[in-house]
Amino acid sequence: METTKEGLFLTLEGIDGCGKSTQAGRLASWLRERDPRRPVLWTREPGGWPGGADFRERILRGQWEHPWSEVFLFLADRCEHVLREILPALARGEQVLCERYHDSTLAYQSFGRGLPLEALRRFSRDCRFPLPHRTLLLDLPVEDALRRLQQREGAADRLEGEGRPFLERVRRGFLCLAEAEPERYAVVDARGDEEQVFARLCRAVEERTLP
Ligand SMILES: Nc1ncnc2c1ncn2[C@@H]1O[C@H](COP(=O)(O)OP(=O)(O)OP(=O)(O)O)[C@@H](O)[C@H]1O
Ligand SMILES: Cc1cn([C@H]2C[C@H](O)[C@@H](COP(=O)(O)O)O2)c(=O)[nH]c1=O
Repeated sequence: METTKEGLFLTLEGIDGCGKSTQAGRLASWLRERDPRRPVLWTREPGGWPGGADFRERILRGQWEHPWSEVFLFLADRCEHVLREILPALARGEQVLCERYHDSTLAYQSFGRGLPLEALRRFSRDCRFPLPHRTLLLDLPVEDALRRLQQREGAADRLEGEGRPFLERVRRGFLCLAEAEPERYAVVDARGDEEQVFARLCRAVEERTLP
């Protein structure tokens, strides 16, 4: 994967229930105010492209028995998302804030499901997915995340229903990826109230010189 020379590409990662969606809207507004000349594309995976909402439902609610089926669906979703949304926005010099991306595939499908990390990395290289400039990892103990998910309205999707040991592996996976790439990753403590977490996220963006 290569870093794009245009625009600013930020991703927000973490286990289910860590607070990504809650923080993403606030972060998008903050990015807009910080640099009003550069519009912000706030998007997410899976499904952040025209027609992607149905595809998202198929991925998250379908019954996929072969472990690679899930990978190929997430990758197909990313191919469309990158080509139709992310690359054009970056080429226009915009700021892209994406909830979940390549690192979710590594954390969930490799550390969570046990598929080989190198094969997943190779797909991303071969698909020429751009590398984020900064990946903000909202790190939360699984117990806290499960408590937050229980309080949230709406039925759990297939991956949210995987249970505690799965989410523990995914959390460890994210932390392991972050340790291997400290120049790209910022690990942000997601405990505490929304304001506290938001302040930490802003600091994590500001502590680096970004394009
Ligand atoms: N700092 C916080 N303290 C307490 N509750 C929070 C906090 N941040 C978010 N929540 C609540 O926790 C629940 C999960 O938050 P949110 O949907 O933002 O997480 P998420 O990471 O986007 O989850 P998912 O990946 O499953 O979509 C929501 O009900 C939200 O209101
Ligand atoms: C991109 C991507 C996502 N997932 C999983 C992670 C979550 O359980 C769901 C997405 O739901 P959210 O409410 O948007 O967090 O999909 C995955 O397993 N692999 C991926 O590449």
